Amino acid sequence: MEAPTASAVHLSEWQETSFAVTSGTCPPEQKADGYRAKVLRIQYAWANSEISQACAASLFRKYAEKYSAIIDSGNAETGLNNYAENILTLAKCQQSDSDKWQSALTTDNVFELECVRERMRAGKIFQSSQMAPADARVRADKGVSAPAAPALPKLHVFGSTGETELTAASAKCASQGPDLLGHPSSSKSIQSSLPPVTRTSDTLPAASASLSKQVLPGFQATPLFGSKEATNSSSLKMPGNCYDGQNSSLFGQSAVPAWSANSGKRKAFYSLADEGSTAVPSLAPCQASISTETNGFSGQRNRNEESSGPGFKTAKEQLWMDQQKKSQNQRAPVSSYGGVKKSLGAGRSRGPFGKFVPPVPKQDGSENGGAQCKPHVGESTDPLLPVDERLKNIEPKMVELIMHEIMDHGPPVSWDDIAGVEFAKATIKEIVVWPMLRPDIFTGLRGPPKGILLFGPPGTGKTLIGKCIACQSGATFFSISASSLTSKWVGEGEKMVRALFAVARCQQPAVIFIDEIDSLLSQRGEGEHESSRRIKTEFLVQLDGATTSSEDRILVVGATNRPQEIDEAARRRLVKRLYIPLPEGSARKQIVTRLMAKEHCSLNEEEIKLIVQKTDGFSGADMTQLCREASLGPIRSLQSMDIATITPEQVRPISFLDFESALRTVRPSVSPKDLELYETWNQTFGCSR
Ligand SMILES: Nc1ncnc2c1ncn2[C@@H]1O[C@H](COP(=O)(O)OP(=O)(O)OP(=O)(O)O)[C@@H](O)[C@H]1O
Ligand SMILES: [Mg+2]
Repeated sequence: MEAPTASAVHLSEWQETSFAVTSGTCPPEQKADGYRAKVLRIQYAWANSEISQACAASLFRKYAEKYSAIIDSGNAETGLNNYAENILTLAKCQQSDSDKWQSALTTDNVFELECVRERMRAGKIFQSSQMAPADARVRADKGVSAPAAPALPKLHVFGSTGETELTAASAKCASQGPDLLGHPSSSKSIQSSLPPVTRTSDTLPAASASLSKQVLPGFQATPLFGSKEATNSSSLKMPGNCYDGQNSSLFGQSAVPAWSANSGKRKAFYSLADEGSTAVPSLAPCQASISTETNGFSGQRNRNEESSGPGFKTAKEQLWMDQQKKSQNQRAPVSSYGGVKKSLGAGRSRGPFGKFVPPVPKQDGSENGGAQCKPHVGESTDPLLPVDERLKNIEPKMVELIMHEIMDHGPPVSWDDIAGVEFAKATIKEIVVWPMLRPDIFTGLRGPPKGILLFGPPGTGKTLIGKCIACQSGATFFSISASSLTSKWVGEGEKMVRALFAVARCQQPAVIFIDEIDSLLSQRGEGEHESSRRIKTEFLVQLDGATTSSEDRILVVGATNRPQEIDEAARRRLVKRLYIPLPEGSARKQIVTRLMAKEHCSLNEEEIKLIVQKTDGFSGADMTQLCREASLGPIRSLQSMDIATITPEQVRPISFLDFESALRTVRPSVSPKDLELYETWNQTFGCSR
């Protein structure tokens, strides 16, 4: 039996594809596949001179439009574009790499270039029978463009990165292509945001490469691929003359011999996707662009699966693959930690001092004769860190992050700033400050505990105590909010914990303060998320190491207002569990006195006493809020007219009346029932006398 000819095979394939795309039962991906196959067929036929240029262009447009309609459609039943958001997000990441690139081409300078003029003159001579463009423009930001004109001469542009050749008709594509496609927005956005088609020179057929060299000297050397330029260039040459039917191909008729031109067409067909946006005939860039748009047809596929793609990769599959790749690369410092700064320090803190402020120089001494604040180690130790043996398995970026974001740089807090809680303060001084100061005395059995838990109702000063320890202990202080570890660092949390302890070991003596420790060390349960379980396990391991090692001078201080939720294993390791209760009368008085001392206030001793009486059950944070509210009283009593003109001295002092009215709006935030829970837990597990 006689073997069927190539064209017979293609004809039957064409019929099959036609059946697929016209049948009502085909899923959209199969239809897209079918249209794409048709586009390839057209190119093949054109490359083999089986159909005319005009015919190819017209057919191409028809099927490219249908193809785009499926790819771009957001309808889940008929289209594939329900992933646009993700794709665009991915693409943005890709694009950022090329942000640094700046084109040397500007409207002003490019036509001044002698080489440009020379080429334009050459173009005019070369196509003397045709009209030269009156107004060709070069845009630095969008590549090169020119107004639409029939059969315009070639324009060679020499940028700083090399020589680029394009036809004016191609330039027309840049400005008109999306319109011609009939899908301007989607086509344009996807095209500009998707990662450009990559190409390696060894994948190019030799003839094609040489042909490209002939026609486009220097073009191959331009760093177009993998950068914004490539995308721009791709858009620049994309649809253009494949639609107008008047091919003014880059492969000018006289510039390339006949055999070469034909082979050029074929090469363009075979390597169109790989060629991307470079020297390919008119249809090829269109295809390259489609490859780019769909992101589901890699250049490799185009070469290997010219006969439509039985293994059509849906956008979702492609996205999934990309994400897998990305997650593999996630450990790369730049993507993981280099770009966006993530703050881990006490992110959920409440109250006016809830957030650590950016680095400020700390006090040299302390009011209570406590330890001198250790000078901040950021600058001094940064260069030393990478050489430390203990950090050799830790990613440098993580170390840097810990040094700069977790290590405390907050304003100084003294023991006097914390009202009441005398027992807790005394205990902390005993187990934190003194041993840090005199490690030679606190040895053996006197060795300090390595884990402390501060627990109590919200707003009682636990975080404040943490900050005070930071300043007074003289230790390197790391402050981290557990919730940020579990929420922000999903997947990286346990590495972060490991890095944190490793850095702390290098920075001894060190205090690691973990606010909201309950969210990190809550009871392990069935429905627990895998990542938080891993963080917890890692944390317990590290805590064990830090708390059992006699050499390490690392103290872990946890703070929580939900002590009952803490895992028993963690509880055991946090040996000193200190109850931070609601402030007593004397403490409330201290808070009011300290805060009012800074204000213009007319309160006398009696009135303060009354305020203290009326605020039974208020937490420290509630007291602060009450004072804030009262301090607004004098302003509220002003007429709105006065506020624009009155001087600060003319504002009347804060009076007892202001407190009385503030007490009508500020209520205690801790209920007696909650208090009972804390009391019970304290009696069971607490260390208070
Ligand atoms: N004992 C206190 N002395 C002085 N001010 C206090 C005291 N307790 C609380 N405050 C005030 O309340 C604010 C909030 O306190 P802090 O953040 O330390 O509470 P917390 O116990 O950590 O609360 P939470 O359990 O909700 O995290 C402090 O910034 C401070 O202004
Ligand atoms: Mg707190």
